[in-house]
Amino acid sequence: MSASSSKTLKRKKESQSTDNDCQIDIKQHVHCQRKILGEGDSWYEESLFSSNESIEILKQLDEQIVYLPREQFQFKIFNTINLLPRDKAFYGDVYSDGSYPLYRYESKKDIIYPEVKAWPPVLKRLRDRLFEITGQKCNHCVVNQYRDNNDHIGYHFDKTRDFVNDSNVLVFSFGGERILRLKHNGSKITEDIHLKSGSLFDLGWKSNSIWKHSIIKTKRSCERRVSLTYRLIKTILHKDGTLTETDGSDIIIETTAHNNSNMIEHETKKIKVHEKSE
Ligand SMILES: O=C(O)CCC(=O)C(=O)O
Ligand SMILES: [Fe+2]
Repeated sequence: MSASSSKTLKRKKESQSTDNDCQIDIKQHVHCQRKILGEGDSWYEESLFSSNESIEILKQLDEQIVYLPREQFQFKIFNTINLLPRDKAFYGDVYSDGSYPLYRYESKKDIIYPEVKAWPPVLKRLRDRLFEITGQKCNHCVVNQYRDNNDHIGYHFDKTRDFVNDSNVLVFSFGGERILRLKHNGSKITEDIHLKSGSLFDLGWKSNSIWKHSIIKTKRSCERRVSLTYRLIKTILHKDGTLTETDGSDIIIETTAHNNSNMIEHETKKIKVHEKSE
């Protein structure tokens, strides 16, 4: 081998090893973007979507989401009737026989929960995107709209009786920034997460059993925020009122080869996902 060709080979090897280092760096970078929270099974990723994408998603949400009247969720405190301090809507997998996943978010019995409506396109696309990001299939989404700084959700654990065991709660945020506060139920230590538009918060099963969470009221005025809380619900409510259980294996996810920027319009390919562990 001539000196010059051996030099070429050496350069190639150097450039290859740089590429590999670079890949490792990218991976570490991706990992670093996630802030680990709670019991270590929860995390926050700030910019899953660019600001332009987030504006477009918010626009689509405004066109496609129908919120239920706040009067529908009245509750009494010391004989005063209060309205829910946020707007709410429920969407998910509605089967051809009209059955749908039922999430009983209250501990009280004998509550009639609002009907779950079939996915509007923007929520379905984000649900499929979540599967690509986290590997969790979700069949249910609660949309919460916080119109201003007074709108909020008090401290609570998400009720898990209808969750597929060990599944996580996945929350996208769009619009104005709000603080999600985690509070350890024993020590009362708190962790604040400044939820940016286009971010994702993943609440793990263990964290949800030990840390309460709240979108706190704030004195400072802020822009309207819309959050999308996706869950994997095992309880299916049938038209005749009976309940059955799913392990999530019948959920159909549409995946697509894409990057973030073509999230709004893309080709889709239908696949059937059989087992959660796959
Ligand atoms: O809006 C949020 O980020 C949280 C909503 C929430 O905690 C819930 O719906 O249970
Ligand atoms: Fe919650």
